[in-house]
This record gives sequence, C-alpha cells and structure tokens, in this order.
Amino acid sequence: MSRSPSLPDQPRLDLDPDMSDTERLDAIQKHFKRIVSVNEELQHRLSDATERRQDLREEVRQLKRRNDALKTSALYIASVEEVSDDGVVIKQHGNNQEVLTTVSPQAAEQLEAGDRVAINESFAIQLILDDETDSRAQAMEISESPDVRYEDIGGIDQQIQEVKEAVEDPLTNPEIFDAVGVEPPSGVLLYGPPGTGKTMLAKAVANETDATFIKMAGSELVQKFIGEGARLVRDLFKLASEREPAVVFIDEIDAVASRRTDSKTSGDAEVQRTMMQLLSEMDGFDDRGDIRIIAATNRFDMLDEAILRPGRFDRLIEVPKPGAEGRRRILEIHTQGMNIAADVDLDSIADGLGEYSGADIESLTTEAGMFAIRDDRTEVNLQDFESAKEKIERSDDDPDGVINYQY
Ligand SMILES: Nc1ncnc2c1ncn2[C@@H]1O[C@H](COP(=O)(O)OP(=O)(O)OP(=O)(O)O)[C@@H](O)[C@H]1O
Repeated sequence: MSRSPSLPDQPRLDLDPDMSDTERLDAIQKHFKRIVSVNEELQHRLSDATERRQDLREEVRQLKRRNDALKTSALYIASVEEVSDDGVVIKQHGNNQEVLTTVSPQAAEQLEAGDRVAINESFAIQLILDDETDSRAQAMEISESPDVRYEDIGGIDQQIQEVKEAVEDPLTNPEIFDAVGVEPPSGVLLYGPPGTGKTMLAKAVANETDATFIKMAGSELVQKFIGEGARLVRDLFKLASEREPAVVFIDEIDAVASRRTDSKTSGDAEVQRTMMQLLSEMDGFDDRGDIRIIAATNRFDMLDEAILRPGRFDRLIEVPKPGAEGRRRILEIHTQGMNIAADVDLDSIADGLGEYSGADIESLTTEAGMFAIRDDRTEVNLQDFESAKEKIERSDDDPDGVINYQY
C-alpha cells in the first residue's frame, strides 16, 4: 500500500515592521490565498480518505464474513499419536487415517500424545480440545446427587431390595462382605421392557449412597461418538475413579454388547472394540474401590454371553412391567402433586391399564392434566383420565408405540 503524501505545510504570515501599508496588504492577501488553497487541498484529501475508509470498512466486513464462515465450517476430530521433530502424527477419528502434519514449534510444545485436536481438511491442527469441548463431557451425564428416591419408584419393591443388596451394601457396608468372605457382585444388569424404572433405580441407589451418578448410553457410543467408543469407555471408568464413590450406569448396553454377527463391516469392528474395552475395564475392576456398575437393557436376548460371565455383569435383575398393585402405586406417585377430583378412583384406573409401563402411566397422568388445562379447569377428573387413555391407546397403532411393546 502506497503511503499518502505528507500534509501541506501550514502557511505562515511574515510581516515586517518596516513594510509599507501596501506591502502589508499585499502580504496578507497572498497569505489568504495560500490558506484557501491549503484548505482546498485538505478538503480534497479528506474526501479521498473518507472514500478509502468506506472501502476499507467494506473489506473488513467481507473478511469478517469469511472468517466467521471458516470458524463455523466443520472440523474433523483426531488424536495426537506422536510429537516429534519431524512433525505431529495424528490419527483421524472415524477412518483411523494416520497423517504427519507440521505445526509451529510453540504449538508443538503444547501438544502431547493422547491429546484430541480438531483438524481442517488439509489436516492442519486448528484447535486443541480441552475437557469442556471434549465429547467425554457430552457423552456422560454426571450428577452429584440425582433427585430420585426409592419411594419415587412404584411396583418393583423386590427389585429395589435386590439392587440395595448388590449395589448399596457393598458401598455402605463393605465390611459385611469381608466378614463373610464373599466378593460383592461386580456388575448388576437390569433387564426388562422400556420405561419400567431401570434408570430410576440406578439414580436412586446413587442418591441413597451419596455416590456420584455417571450415565453413559450405549446407543450414543455407537451412533453419535463414532470412533471414540473405546476411549469413552476408558474415560468413563477413569472419571468414576476420580469421583468415587460412584455409580456407573450404562444404559442400552446391548448397543455395544450384542452377540457377534458374521459381518465384518468396520462399524461392527468398532462396536467390538468398544465392548472389549468395557470387558477389560470390568476385569480390572477389583482394585477400583468404591465404584459400582449397573447396566440396563431392553434386549436381554441379544446380549453377548461374554458380558455376563462371573466378575462382569454377574447379578441379573429383571425389571418387569408392573402388576395391578404396582400400577396403582405408580399412579399414586405421579398424581401426588396433582389436583385430583373426588370422582377419580385410582384403583379402578390402575385395573384398566393392563400393559402400561411406569413411563406410560406417567404419560397418562400428564395427558389427563393437559385435558383439564385445555378445558380451563384446575381439577383433573375421571373423564380426563379416560380421554388421556383413549389418546395414548390411539397412538398405539404406531408399531413403535410404547404400550404395544412386545417383550
Ligand atoms: N416403577 C416406576 N415408578 C414410578 N415411575 C416410573 C416407574 N417406571 C418408570 N417411571 C416413569 O417413567 C420415566 C422413565 O423411566 P426410566 O427411565 O427409569 O425407565 P427405563 O426402564 O430406564 O426405560 P428405558 O429402558 O427406556 O431406558 C421415569 O422418569 C418415571 O417418571
């Protein structure tokens, strides 16, 4: 860019005391002309500068737009394998492609093997991911004290008792196991239809034992965090050991622990790797202290037997749909805070909810409340429950409908 010429000098008026009046007038007139011409020159420059400023502003706007577009464009995730004088070896997640990429010496100093980075299409490292942006934080639900208590769970008292023995006692009373000389169960597997309270059970036991609740969903490991399953499983157990006492809850474990299929697609290989990592974490579990593991599945029939061997998920607890008495209790739990009319008889409603799970019953009560609201009433009456039931069962035609679920 060429530098603009320097500004014109400030005209000076030099008046000599010996000057005649004519000479003086002449000097003043010349000075006035110079001032006028400098003024014109400055005006000129000013309008040039204004024009240039507008151009530059436009340029800045365009650059900003391009910068924003670059910043929001998708980046790939990779792990640093090695940092050497020749550059940084990174492995892209998903396709496992290994690439040697160069970085500035300052950036190289901040990197170490195992770090996760975001790379662009040319494999240049754009970002070093910290724990906050890390999928570890996204993949796990962590709660210091989940707000579920055993009293909030209806119809599965026997299962609550079994979970207490298998999970709560080893955390709160480990000396009993030492005294008797038996190992507490390693992992507890809750199995049964969807919406029967499996997640609630795991949360309640964490709450009652003041343990950190850490949940990971098997389906997300294989659908959302492709290529990261094994690492996330490792992180899950590492996090649990940092936060013990902890209850680790692996929901939909069938997604990562189904029986092996014959197909050799890379997706399957990856699911296998995730499962192997899970098995090896479970096997190294003895020295893990105050960590209890609970898994849940709706597809017990699909599970790989390897996961059920002694030392792994060796305590199986079936969580079925509730019977009439259970449904009554769940209805009571979910209508506790509701303004219920005198004509509502929970027993007879519960009797008519044959195949309903706990989650279905919760939806029924919410729907009934919605009918009352639509009708501008603050009290929920029997008709609202009947309308809600009709509505829920109509959507039952949907093959994925909750009520129709065949287990
Ligand atoms: N036994 C129960 N008692 C009271 N509420 C229940 C019960 N079972 C389910 N619910 C209600 O349904 C919701 C979902 O239940 P939960 O997530 O525990 O089911 P789940 O068995 O883990 O289901 P999924 O297999 O679909 O994950 C709960 O938040 C709760 O409101």
